[in-house]
Amino acid sequence: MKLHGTMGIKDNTLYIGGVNALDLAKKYDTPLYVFDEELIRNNCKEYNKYFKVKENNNKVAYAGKAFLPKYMCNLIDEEGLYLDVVSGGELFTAYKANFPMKKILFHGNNKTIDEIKMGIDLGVGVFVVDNFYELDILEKFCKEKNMIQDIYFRVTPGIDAHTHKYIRTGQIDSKFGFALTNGDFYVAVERLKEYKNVKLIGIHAHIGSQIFEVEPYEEEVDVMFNLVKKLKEDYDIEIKEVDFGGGIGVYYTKEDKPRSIKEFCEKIINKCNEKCKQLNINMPTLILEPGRSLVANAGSTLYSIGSIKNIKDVRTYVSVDGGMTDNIRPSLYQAGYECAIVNKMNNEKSEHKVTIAGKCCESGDILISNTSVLDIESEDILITTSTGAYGYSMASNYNKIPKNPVVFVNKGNDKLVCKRQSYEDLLSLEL
Ligand SMILES: Cc1ncc(COP(=O)(O)O)c(C=O)c1O
Ligand SMILES: N[C@@H](CCCC[NH3+])C(=O)O
Repeated sequence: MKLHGTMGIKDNTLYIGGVNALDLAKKYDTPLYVFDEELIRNNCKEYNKYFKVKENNNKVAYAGKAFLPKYMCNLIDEEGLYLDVVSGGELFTAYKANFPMKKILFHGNNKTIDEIKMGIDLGVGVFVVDNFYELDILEKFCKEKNMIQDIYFRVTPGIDAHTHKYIRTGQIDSKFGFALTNGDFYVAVERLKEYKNVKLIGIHAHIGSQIFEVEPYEEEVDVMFNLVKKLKEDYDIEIKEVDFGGGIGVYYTKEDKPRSIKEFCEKIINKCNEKCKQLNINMPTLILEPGRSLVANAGSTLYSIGSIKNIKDVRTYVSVDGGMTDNIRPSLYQAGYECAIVNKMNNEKSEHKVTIAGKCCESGDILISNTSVLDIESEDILITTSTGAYGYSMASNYNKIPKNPVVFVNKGNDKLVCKRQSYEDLLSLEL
C-alpha cells in the first residue's frame, strides 16, 4: 500500500497526520473516514502556485461534488480557492459555511427553477449555463429582479478523453453543455443579442474525470481559445475567463500513473501562452476546477474486519463493516483500491489472495478483489486509501446503514467534522 501525504509507520502501526490510526478506530468506532488536512492544504497551495493564481490572477475552484462538508468550504476559503457547486444542497452548504457567494460557480445540467432562484437570491458569482432552458429562465428571473448576472457557457468541445465511460463528458454525445459541432453553442450566443440581463463573461468545458494524459487538455485549450477569438471577431463578445474544468487523475493503485499538479498546471499554462501568441489575443483569466486531485489521496477509510470466509479452492471473503454504502466506486466504476491492516504495516504480505467484501446485501458489494493482505484476522482494522473523493459525497443509506463520521487529522490532533448518523437520524424524515 502506498503511503500518501503525512502517513507514516511507527512500531508497525500506521499514523496519519501524526495520529495513530488504531487509536482513531477505537475513539470514533468504524467505519470511519479520516482526512489528512495537511495534504489537502498542500494540494491547494500547489494549485495556487503552479496555476499562477497570484501572478496571473488565475482561479482555482474546488469541485465540491468530490467532498463538501462545511469544514471543507472553510478550508478552501482559507486557502484562497473558489468553489464549484452543482446543486441547491451544495450551494446551501457553502452559504451556511459563510463561503463568499461571489466566489461560487454554479454548475449543473438541469438546475431546477428553485435552484436558479436560490442562486440569484444568494448572489452567486457565476452561473455556468448548460442549456437553452436554463438560459431563458435565468434571463427572465434576472429581468424581474432588474439585475445583470455574469454567466459562462458550458461548451461540449467534442473531445473524447480516455477514462471510464460514466465519467467522460467532453464528447459530442453528452448530456452536458452546448455542443460546438452541431452549432447549438452559436444558437445560444445569438440568443444573447436579445438578452440584456445575463452577461457572457466566460466559457467552460469539462472533458471528464480521472484523466492522466495532458494531451486532451491541450486539445481543449486549442478549442476554447479558437472560440475566444471567434466570439470577439464574429460577435464582438469579449471572453474574459476560460474555465477548463477538472478531471486530473490520481493514484488509487499501482496501475495508475498520475502526473503531478505542477506538471499539469505548467503544461496547460504553456499551451495557453503558445495559443494566445499564435492567435494574437489577450490572455484571459484561466480557471481550473479540481475535485479529486485535491482530496482523493488525503482521505482513507477505516473498517473493522468481521467474518472471514474461506471457500476452499475458490476464494476467501474478508468482510468489513462498511462497503458500497460508503464507497460506491468499486461497484459503479470497477475502481481499484489498496488496503492494509493498520497495526501490521511491516508484516510480510501473504501469498494468499483475499477479497475484501462489504456488508451490503449485494453480490457486487466488493471493495477490493484478489488483494494480498498479511495474516488477517477478525477484528483487525483495515484501511483503504485514496477514498477522499466521491466517497462520503456519494455515500448512501442502502440497507439502512448509517453514514460514517468524518475526522480530520493534523499535526497530532484529530477533529470530528461530521458525526456518524444514528439510527434515529435514519428515521428522522419518516412521518
Ligand atoms: C464541471 C465539473 N468540474 C469539475 C469536476 C471535478 O472533476 P475531478 O474531481 O475529476 O477533478 C467535475 C466532475 O467531474 C465536473 O463535472
Ligand atoms: N463520481 C465520479 C466522478 C464524478 C465526475 C463528476 N462530473 C468518480 O468517483 O470517479
